[in-house]
Amino acid sequence: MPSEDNLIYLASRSPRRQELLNQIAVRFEILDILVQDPARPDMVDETVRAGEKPDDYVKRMAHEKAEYAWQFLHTQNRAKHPVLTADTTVVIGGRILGKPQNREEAFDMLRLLSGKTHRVLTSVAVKKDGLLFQTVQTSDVTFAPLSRENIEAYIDTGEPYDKAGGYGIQGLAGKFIQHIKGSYSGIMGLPLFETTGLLRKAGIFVP
Ligand SMILES: Cc1cn([C@H]2C[C@H](O)[C@@H](COP(=O)(O)OP(=O)(O)OP(=O)(O)O)O2)c(=O)[nH]c1=O
Repeated sequence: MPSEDNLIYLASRSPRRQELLNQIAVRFEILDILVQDPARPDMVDETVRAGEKPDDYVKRMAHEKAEYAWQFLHTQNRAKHPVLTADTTVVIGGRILGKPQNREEAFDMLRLLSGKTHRVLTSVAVKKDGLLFQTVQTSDVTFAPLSRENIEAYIDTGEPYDKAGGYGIQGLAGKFIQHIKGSYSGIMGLPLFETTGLLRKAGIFVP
C-alpha cells in the first residue's frame, strides 16, 4: 500500500495542535490555505449563538472547521484524504471564554479564572469520505488565586492572546495551575487519547 494512503490533513493554525499530532507520530500535512495566507480570517465565525450550550458550541465549531476544510479540499481535488480539525473552549460560571481580543479582555478572563475551577472542552472532528466523526473531551482546571500583579505580568508576556480563556497550560501559566482533572493534551488543544480513538474509528492508521 503506498504510504500516501495514510496521509491526513490537519486544518489548523494552532502550533500546539501540530506539535501534539506529531507527538503520536500520525502522518499529516497542514492544510495549506492556512499556511499560505496568514492574514486570512479564521476558518469560522466564532460567535456563540444565543442560548447555545458550551458542549454544542465547541462541537459546532470543530464541525464547521471540518466542513470548511473539506469544501476547500474538494475544490482542489484532494478530498481523498481525511481532514482533522479541533476547537477548544473555556467555560466558567456558564460563560464561554474564547480568545481575548485585547489586554482588558485578557485581564477580565484571568481575573475570572483566579482561585476557581473552570472547564475546558475540546472537540475534535475528522471528515473522511464525506462522513463526519467527532468527539468532545472535558477537563477541569483549578487556578491558584492570582494577584493583579501576577495577571499584569502574565499579560505582558503576550501569551494569553491566541488562547482560549487567555492562558496556556503548557507555557508560563503552568505555574498558576494547582490541579487538573482530565487530559493535559486536551487542555492544550488536542486530546491525544480521544484523537487516537477517533482516527482509528474512522479507519485511519495510528502507529
Ligand atoms: C486553555 C488552553 C488553550 N490553548 C489554545 C489551544 C487553541 O489553539 C486555542 C483555542 O482556540 P481554537 O479556536 O480552538 O483554535 P485556534 O484558532 O488556535 O486554531 P485553529 O486554526 O485550529 O482553529 O487555545 C492552549 O494552547 N493552552 C491552553 O491551556
